[in-house]
Amino acid sequence: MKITNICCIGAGYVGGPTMAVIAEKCPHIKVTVVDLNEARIAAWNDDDINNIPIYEPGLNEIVGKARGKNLFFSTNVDKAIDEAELIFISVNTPTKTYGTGKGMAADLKHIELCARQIAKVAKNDKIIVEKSTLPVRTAEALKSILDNTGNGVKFQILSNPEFLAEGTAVQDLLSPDRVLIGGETTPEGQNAIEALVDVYANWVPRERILKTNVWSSELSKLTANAFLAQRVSSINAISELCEKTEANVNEVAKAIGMDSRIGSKFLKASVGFGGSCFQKDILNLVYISKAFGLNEVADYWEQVIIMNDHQKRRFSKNIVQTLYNTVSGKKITFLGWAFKKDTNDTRESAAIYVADDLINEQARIALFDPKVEQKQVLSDLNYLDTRQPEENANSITTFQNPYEACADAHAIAILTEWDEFKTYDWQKIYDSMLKPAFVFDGRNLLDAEKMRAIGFVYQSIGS
Ligand SMILES: NC(=O)C1=CN([C@@H]2O[C@H](COP(=O)(O)OP(=O)(O)OC[C@H]3O[C@@H](n4cnc5c(N)ncnc54)[C@H](O)[C@@H]3O)[C@@H](O)[C@H]2O)C=CC1
Ligand SMILES: O=C(O)[C@H]1O[C@H](OP(=O)(O)OP(=O)(O)OC[C@H]2O[C@@H](n3ccc(=O)[nH]c3=O)[C@H](O)[C@@H]2O)[C@H](O)[C@@H](O)[C@@H]1O
Repeated sequence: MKITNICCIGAGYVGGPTMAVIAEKCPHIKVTVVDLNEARIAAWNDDDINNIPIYEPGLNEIVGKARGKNLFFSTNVDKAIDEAELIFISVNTPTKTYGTGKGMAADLKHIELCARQIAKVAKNDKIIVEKSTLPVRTAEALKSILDNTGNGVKFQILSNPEFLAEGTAVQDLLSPDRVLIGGETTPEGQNAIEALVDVYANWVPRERILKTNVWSSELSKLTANAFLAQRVSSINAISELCEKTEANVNEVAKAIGMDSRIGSKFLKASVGFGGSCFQKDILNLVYISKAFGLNEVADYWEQVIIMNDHQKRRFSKNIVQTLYNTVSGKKITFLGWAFKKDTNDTRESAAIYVADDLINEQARIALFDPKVEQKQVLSDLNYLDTRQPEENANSITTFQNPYEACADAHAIAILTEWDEFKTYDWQKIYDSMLKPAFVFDGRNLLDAEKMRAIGFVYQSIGS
């Protein structure tokens, strides 16, 4: 089967960039990305390509090239479903906030709604692709919904998890380490897999396209994120030990990373990992393990989250302790709010939790992030529901200029590793601050020696 028409439900951080790259690399395929969120679709269609809703290096060029030719963004979900031979489901699957599994399990309500919508609209056979990250065996539930419509339409369900990282999404999509496709072992399942392989093979070498059964594919996605997050928690655990022993975590990371069995990537100690997925996917893994009675397995993975929470909390605690045990009324400047550099995504960013702790201690927070605005910052804080929204609004102020944000501050906390922070005139910043001028570098971004030579009391993670 040759695919000529693709629909993607969900125009978010995954759906948008993924479909833009498919459209660019497959000019013979019409790709329509649909979403219920009208404002988001309007932003994807904005005449000014710089206003698309997601900031990713290189994304606006790719969208700009394909949009209106074979890449379309629309709120007409039914029409796009009806026309497509292959439908990606790329909707959000957050941690449940209610009922059984609250705070642990993945909330699959959006997934189920998509399945029901497809079942209602489809008039001919279709391939349904799980692009969202899902608990292992979700395809079973999807199949049950889709196969019980009684309209004779046949569906094949594939799992094709996405491994892109934000900030490098375009590069990751153009040159993925691997593309994973899981499907049924029946001839129909294998045909569906081959149809999707043929789409990716337009730019991904075939030897990097991995075919498995559905369950392996679903579970591999959760496992990959768990392993990645575990490395960060592991090095962060060691960072605390370094601080007690005069070892330096950067040196330790380098020393162990040169062992080819360990490898050098993902060993950067930090204020804690953030992002919409690591925590959610590990909690999901823990929940599934517990559901199967595998308590030791669950406890093992839960420790990754416990360590990460500890790392965020001890960062804020250290700021308070170092500032003579009180930050009440003190101006503390945050550089960075996004959960990592080169993205405007702030979901689960460590900065949110550090700010929450410091506001509890009555600090006044000034913030500069090159891509995040006050509205988003307040929405992140209000989501925690720690205090009244007005109190959050009175406690944190976003600046457009980093130097203004830092002037008269007691301390600066670096929460995101934006490259531009390294290029600032730190002498000028030092001169404008109250003394002693403290810098808490949650990303080990700056040169400790240079900072101390200027006069800063400079503290980083793990040294
Ligand atoms: N953000 C990331 O870097 C990665 C995310 N993932 C996974 O991909 C999935 C999507 O993540 P994001 O793109 O970050 O989420 P997102 O929240 O940015 O986008 C999801 C979109 O789906 C839309 N939506 C929800 N229900 C809908 C429905 N019934 N009909 C039409 N549209 C609907 C929402 O309005 C939203 O715009 C999640 O399962 C996530 O775990 C996987 C790899 C990377
Ligand atoms: O499923 C997902 O959503 C994605 O989750 C992560 O991607 P992402 O969260 O976008 O970004 P990462 O580069 O993994 O960083 C996650 C967090 O860990 C932190 N981190 C990362 C690496 C490191 O060495 N140290 C460290 O503190 C980052 O600052 C960030 O807060 C995975 O890397 C992707 O493969 C996956 O597709």
